[in-house]
Amino acid sequence: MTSAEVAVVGGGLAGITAALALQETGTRATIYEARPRLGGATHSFTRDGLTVDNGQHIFLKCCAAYQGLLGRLGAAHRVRVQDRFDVRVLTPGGPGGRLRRAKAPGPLHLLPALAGYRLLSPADRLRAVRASLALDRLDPDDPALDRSGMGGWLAERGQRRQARDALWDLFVTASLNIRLDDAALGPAAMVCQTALLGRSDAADIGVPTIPLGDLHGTIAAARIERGGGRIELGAKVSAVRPAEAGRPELVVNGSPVGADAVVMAVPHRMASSIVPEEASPDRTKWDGLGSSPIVNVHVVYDRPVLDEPFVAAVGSPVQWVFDRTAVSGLTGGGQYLAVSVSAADRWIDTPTAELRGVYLAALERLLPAARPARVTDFFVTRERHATFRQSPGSGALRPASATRLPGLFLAGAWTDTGWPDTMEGAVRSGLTAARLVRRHLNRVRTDGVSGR
Ligand SMILES: Cc1cc2nc3c(=O)[nH]c(=O)nc-3n(C[C@H](O)[C@H](O)[C@H](O)COP(=O)(O)OP(=O)(O)OC[C@H]3O[C@@H](n4cnc5c(N)ncnc54)[C@H](O)[C@@H]3O)c2cc1C
Repeated sequence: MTSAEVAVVGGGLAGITAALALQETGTRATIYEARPRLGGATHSFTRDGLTVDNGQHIFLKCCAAYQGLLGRLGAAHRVRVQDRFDVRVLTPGGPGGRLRRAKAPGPLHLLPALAGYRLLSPADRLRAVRASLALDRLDPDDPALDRSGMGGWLAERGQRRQARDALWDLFVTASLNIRLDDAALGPAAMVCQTALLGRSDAADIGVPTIPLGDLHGTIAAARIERGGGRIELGAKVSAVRPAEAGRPELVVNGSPVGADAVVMAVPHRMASSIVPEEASPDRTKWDGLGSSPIVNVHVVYDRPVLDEPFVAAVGSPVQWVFDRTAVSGLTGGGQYLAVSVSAADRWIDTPTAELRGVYLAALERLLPAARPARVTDFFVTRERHATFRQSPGSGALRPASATRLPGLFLAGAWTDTGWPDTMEGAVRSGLTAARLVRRHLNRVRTDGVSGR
């Protein structure tokens, strides 16, 4: 280890990644996390013997940086990845459809999936192929795409309501946490190009097989501490400012703490008030990124009602349903389902009793086996600030990692990672910040300067 001390503020996936990447190259890092645990937006709690995640998290096989983090944590075997993209799509009272990729090189792998997708008419399937080809020609980094909407772009390319709802919205809402009609074209195009039109296995879905609190909390903490890193929990940082000799200084629980470099890996809402104006003159604009909520509706049945690990739904308030029975530790023959509802503005303030009425009825319409089943538990988790709002214009508000204050770097899924606000984006941001910190420390060491 070098004698340099790096402070990482925020113990979500971005902060965890930055700390691990630094210590792997011999730089000591201390994580200052306001909450009593690591994991940030991914965490778990217990309720009547069940271990519950705050919200179902999935990743795609193309999320290489996130899977790299799992490897670093020695936890790559704690997730299950489909051997090929395969999603059953339910509709209320109807036969539904299935999207299953072929084992052909991309993007040909999608043709049989679309050809057999019964929720679209043959004409809509053909139009969807044409729109996919047009989408593949876009440059997601073009600033004009950040200013345009995905829904309008698809409508202009002949994508009718049914195709937008039953095909495009299914993926865009889940990956960007914003309805298709409100989503910026740039990140939506990036996700579709990478996941659906890229390598044939890119969209294969991965799901943790242990609670998030273990995967990103206790396992990550043990790994960081084993590597010589320090973790300060309950450590709230209220300011960062330049101090002597160009070293940044933090205020942690009211007391000053010096560091050779700082990675600020807190959500944009906090970063805008902690980062000083001289570091990021644009910082007040970050608040314009806003928030988009996710609601998870948790239902425990007295018997199995779903025979797949997860399904999607269209034409229903249900979007995706996951079987949480094994992960939660439920025993006794019942089944625990989590309904994950992205872009949940409509539901975030709805009372639990009302959600119970809406979602139990919706599940019964989708899952015939749920009709005679008894509900033994029902509860709701709400994440009002699950991600920033990935609407037109949001890309221009995302800052790069480097700031104007030497030694202060930004990280977090909301920064300019080229990815949506996801676990993959968070991990990428942590890797970038760690790389810039190392470069900064090398410069200080060799030149004695405190430049960025
Ligand atoms: C319900 C839900 C479902 C989601 N589903 C998916 C999914 O399926 N797939 C996917 O890829 N992504 C999903 N996401 C998004 C994903 O969780 C986030 O993009 C990612 O975890 C963000 O990581 P982060 O490290 O950037 O930020 P955070 O996880 O927000 O970490 C920031 C940390 O900073 C700490 N902090 C804040 N202020 C201070 C302070 N003043 N001092 C010290 N510490 C502070 C916070 O306590 C927090 O621990 C979901 C999010 C939610 C909420």
